[in-house]
Amino acid sequence: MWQAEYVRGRLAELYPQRNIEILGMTTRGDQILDRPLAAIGGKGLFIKELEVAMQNGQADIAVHSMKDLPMDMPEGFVLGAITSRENPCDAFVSNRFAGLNDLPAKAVIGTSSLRREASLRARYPDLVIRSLRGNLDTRLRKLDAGEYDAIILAAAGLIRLGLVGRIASVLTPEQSLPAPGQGVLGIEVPAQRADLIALVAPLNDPAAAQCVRAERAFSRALGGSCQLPLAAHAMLEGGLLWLRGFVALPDGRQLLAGELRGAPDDDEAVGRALAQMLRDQGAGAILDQLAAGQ
Ligand SMILES: NCc1[nH]cc(CCC(=O)O)c1CC(=O)O
Repeated sequence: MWQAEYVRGRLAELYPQRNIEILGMTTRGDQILDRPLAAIGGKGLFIKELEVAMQNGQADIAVHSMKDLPMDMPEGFVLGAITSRENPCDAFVSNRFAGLNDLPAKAVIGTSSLRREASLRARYPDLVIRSLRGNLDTRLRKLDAGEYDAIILAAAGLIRLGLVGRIASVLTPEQSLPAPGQGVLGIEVPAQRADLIALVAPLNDPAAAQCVRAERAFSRALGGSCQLPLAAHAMLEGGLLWLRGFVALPDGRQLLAGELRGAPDDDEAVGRALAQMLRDQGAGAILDQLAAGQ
């Protein structure tokens, strides 16, 4: 709802004469909270219901976290705009500890993200990882109830909801490499609606869009989905696009990471090239093991 309200506000500034309404919806991804996303599976867990609303004419556009969008947009819909990026990093949230490096062995960490789990297990093998789902309030309540010593959340969600005070420390990309698209919103529009595509175009942030395209191309080239422990994070630095990524097994015993710099205009090619680099280093064996385990 924050994300929809933010986009509504930006559009209202651009088009003060228009009446822009929010149609609040929940999706399967919001409703099924007792299982990890990877176990519910399926593409478009957070977007299908919104696309049906657009097809039925109940809604004109849909606002998503780019992180929740499947790597290939469904037939008939396009991303009209990719917004500027909020802090893309993961946040360490704890009432007792300042950061990952301060945790004692056997400390209990809450996360249901395969990416966070793999990266924690690879770098901090003494921690205990327990499942944690639900919206932000639910997750924070479970932390406060003492079920976990610390939890890992996207910094962006906490910042947007005015909960920045709950962040004990922002994790560096070395400690927890973010998910493709983390911290960025995508505006989905029916492909036929040239009028709406033109309307939302000013909300596109070209630099953020290049970074997210590189991250998503990397993920797409490795068959990325919420079942695959995969991270990708790009930034523009010194006129170049710098992309870092990894694929891993959830137990963290294999984690293959790499990085590549390229021209920002070659965003998707940089993403594909980094994926190929990891394949050359044996990522295929990780992907095969994951496929065999399902
Ligand atoms: N999968 C849930 C999800 N999708 C986007 C965000 C955070 C906001 C963002 O990344 O833009 C979150 C919550 C989290 O990971 O803590």
